[in-house]
Amino acid sequence: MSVETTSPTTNQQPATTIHKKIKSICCIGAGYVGGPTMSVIAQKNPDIKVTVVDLNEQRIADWNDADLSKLPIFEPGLDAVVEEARGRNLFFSTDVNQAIAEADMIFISVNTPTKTYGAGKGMAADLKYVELCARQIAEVATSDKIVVEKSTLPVKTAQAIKSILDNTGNGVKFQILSNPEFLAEGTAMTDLANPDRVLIGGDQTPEGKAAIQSLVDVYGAWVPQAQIITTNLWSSELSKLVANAFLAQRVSSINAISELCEATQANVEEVARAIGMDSRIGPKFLKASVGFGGSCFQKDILNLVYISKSLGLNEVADYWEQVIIMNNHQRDRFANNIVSTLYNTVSGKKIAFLGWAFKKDTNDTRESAAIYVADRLIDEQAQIYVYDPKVSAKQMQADLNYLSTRTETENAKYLQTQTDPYKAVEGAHAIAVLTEWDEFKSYDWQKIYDNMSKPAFVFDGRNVLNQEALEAIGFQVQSIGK
Ligand SMILES: NC(=O)C1=CN([C@@H]2O[C@H](COP(=O)(O)OP(=O)(O)OC[C@H]3O[C@@H](n4cnc5c(N)ncnc54)[C@H](O)[C@@H]3O)[C@@H](O)[C@H]2O)C=CC1
Ligand SMILES: O=C(O)[C@H]1O[C@H](OP(=O)(O)OP(=O)(O)OC[C@H]2O[C@@H](n3ccc(=O)[nH]c3=O)[C@H](O)[C@@H]2O)[C@H](O)[C@@H](O)[C@@H]1O
Repeated sequence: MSVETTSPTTNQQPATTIHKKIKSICCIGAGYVGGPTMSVIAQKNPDIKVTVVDLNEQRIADWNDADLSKLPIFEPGLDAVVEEARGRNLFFSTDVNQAIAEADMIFISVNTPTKTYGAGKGMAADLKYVELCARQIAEVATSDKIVVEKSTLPVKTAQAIKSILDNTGNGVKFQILSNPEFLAEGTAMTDLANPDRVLIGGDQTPEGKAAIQSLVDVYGAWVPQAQIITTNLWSSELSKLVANAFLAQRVSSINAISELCEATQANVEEVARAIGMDSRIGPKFLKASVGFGGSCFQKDILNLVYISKSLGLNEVADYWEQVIIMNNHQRDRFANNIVSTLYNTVSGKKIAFLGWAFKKDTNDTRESAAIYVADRLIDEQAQIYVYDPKVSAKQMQADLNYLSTRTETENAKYLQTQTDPYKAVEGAHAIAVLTEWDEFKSYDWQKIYDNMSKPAFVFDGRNVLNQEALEAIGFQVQSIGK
């Protein structure tokens, strides 16, 4: 492994820092983060060999599929980057041990879901997959490694990883870095190409700073130095949870105001515009909706709440927990409004869902509001017909079954999937928009109206449709916060 001396960066690394030039990277976890992130690192660093590994054989086979439309993740622009780098310096493999052995830098990008058992059940992050990675690295490594936490982790996790790695007794030296990922799904490729910032935390020792600098160089291939922030490990780990908590808090804040708007004839879009033009508040992330979904907002806030409670910081915990409470309320409120508007019964009625993904331009459905709204309406014996341009029928059933509210057979009876949106809405008593897919705006709404039961209701959970135009056709439209 070569050792080079580089000049200082804007991150105030001492000029004498001696750090490794990275030649081989391994990323454990070929999911929504590992796949796109490593594809971009490989694209921008053709001289670094990047191997993404996963235990899931099907996932790896899909990443290697010659047909790029079969990649396991749908992200606009991902196929082009994979096509450019795959086979050149980007590889997908199930041989975790070999990739670990070869690499001088190892990213851990495995899932960190909310615990479903034991202490912290329903709140704390389940770190078993991360720990397994650390143990595997400890077992396999025969040369010094920089281990990078890419997964979102509770503050202080690096201490546990360090303890596992430092107790192997085989003399291999490890440096642990925290490099949380801030990409959002649906825009992952542009977020990765032009990140607001890259955050790297590490030990503030000479060895720690050298490891930080090695990773700064990897990102430095395309990210301006001023946007690469370096901190200590704990600030970096905590910043990731805090960033998600602040973002989710904005959505819950505007959603709380949407209910107030509905009660007062104010319009939440006008309010969002009015407050967003205050440069201290800013215009982004103020879109009222049926509630936030996605794999991370809820999980990361629950984790923050759990950490705060564990430290005896009950007021801090309660403050952040309210963001989740508000989000659950927004979803329930949307479903309950459908029931009450449809004359207090949806039993046997056909409700068409436009959208199932948790946001547009992704096939990810984790924690999507659609799942919870469907579950609530099925409790009332509604027949749900879903159209989503990117989500499979199998995935929708799996999402509903995951809630364990009723048997799989019963769920299948109440939830149907349609691959043609016009079929999904045919004969429906109501349409509910659950995802803001652009194509919904350009449908032939007159044709849809003509084929629905009357009165024809539309519940726009994303405020994407032209309410006035729909009302002119004859629809009875309810939007969020209007
Ligand atoms: N999805 C997102 O947009 C973002 C996620 N994150 C964080 O990144 C982490 C990963 O998230 P996703 O990529 O969405 O998860 P994911 O579930 O899509 O991917 C994780 C992958 O890790 C694999 N895996 C688990 N244990 C393994 C092991 N021991 N060896 C090899 N492979 C293993 C799984 O098979 C799975 O394919 C989480 O901590 C998440 O909070 C951070 C920013 C954005
Ligand atoms: O850690 C993570 O997983 C990621 O979580 C979010 O990204 P993501 O969940 O992919 O998507 P967002 O754009 O943040 O949307 C989250 C949810 O909030 C909803 N939302 C967002 C913005 C808004 O104004 N209103 C609103 O309802 C979206 O529809 C979606 O359901 C963060 O934006 C990323 O920075 C972070 O890396």
